[in-house]
Amino acid sequence: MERFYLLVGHVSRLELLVPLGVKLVQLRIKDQPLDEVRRQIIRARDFCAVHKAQLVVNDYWELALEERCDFVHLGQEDMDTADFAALRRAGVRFGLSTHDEAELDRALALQPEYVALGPVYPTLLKKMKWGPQGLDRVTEWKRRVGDVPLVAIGGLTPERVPGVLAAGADSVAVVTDIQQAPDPEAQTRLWIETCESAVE
Ligand SMILES: Cc1ncc(COP(=O)(O)OP(=O)(O)O)c(N)n1
Ligand SMILES: Cc1nc(C(=O)O)sc1CCOP(=O)(O)O
Ligand SMILES: [Mg+2]
Repeated sequence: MERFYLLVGHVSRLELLVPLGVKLVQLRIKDQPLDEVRRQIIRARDFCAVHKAQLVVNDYWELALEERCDFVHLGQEDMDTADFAALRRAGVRFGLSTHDEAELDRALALQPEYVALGPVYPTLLKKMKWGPQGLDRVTEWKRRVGDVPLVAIGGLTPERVPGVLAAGADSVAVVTDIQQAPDPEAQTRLWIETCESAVE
């Protein structure tokens, strides 16, 4: 699995950053009308195809199916309504969020493409009912998931990446550190270099 996993909130951000060498990118749109979400998904799908990047559609699994996208990310609440049989029939792969043991059991039973654990560090992005999981928890999760790729998310920065990978994560996901950076392009390059040079 790709080590660097970028999450963006708008397709224009994806179009700015993917050409820098991002190979795994999630379109995580919140609070937009459905037709606007669909427009952005189509744009992101076509752009990622040209740049040979893997697009992951967050939350909107029905739109992903309708627009022939091949990868979605679902949280535990998203999983309540998702039609996994339909996703499987269409060959749409899915990654799943987990925060505790019960959620991990539920996720693994669905044979996801990856399992995400978060928040590893405190996150500014959204209010969460879980405190920071910490690096020992990353190691424990990797032991539990075995060969299923583990994505670490929450409060990550380039400085924290080597420790998170050493703890057992296969991939590191980021929103704020790049979204809020004074120079998002330079910060994306730094993430790419850091992920390429980090030793597991
Ligand atoms: C890689 C990755 N991990 C976790 C999440 C969070 O998903 P979810 O809990 O459904 O929360 P929202 O992102 O939908 O607010 C994610 N999107 N990606
Ligand atoms: C969207 C999201 N999901 C999380 C989880 O734990 O499931 S943590 C998180 C926020 C990640 O963003 P940042 O890099 O800004 O902290
Ligand atoms: Mg979600």
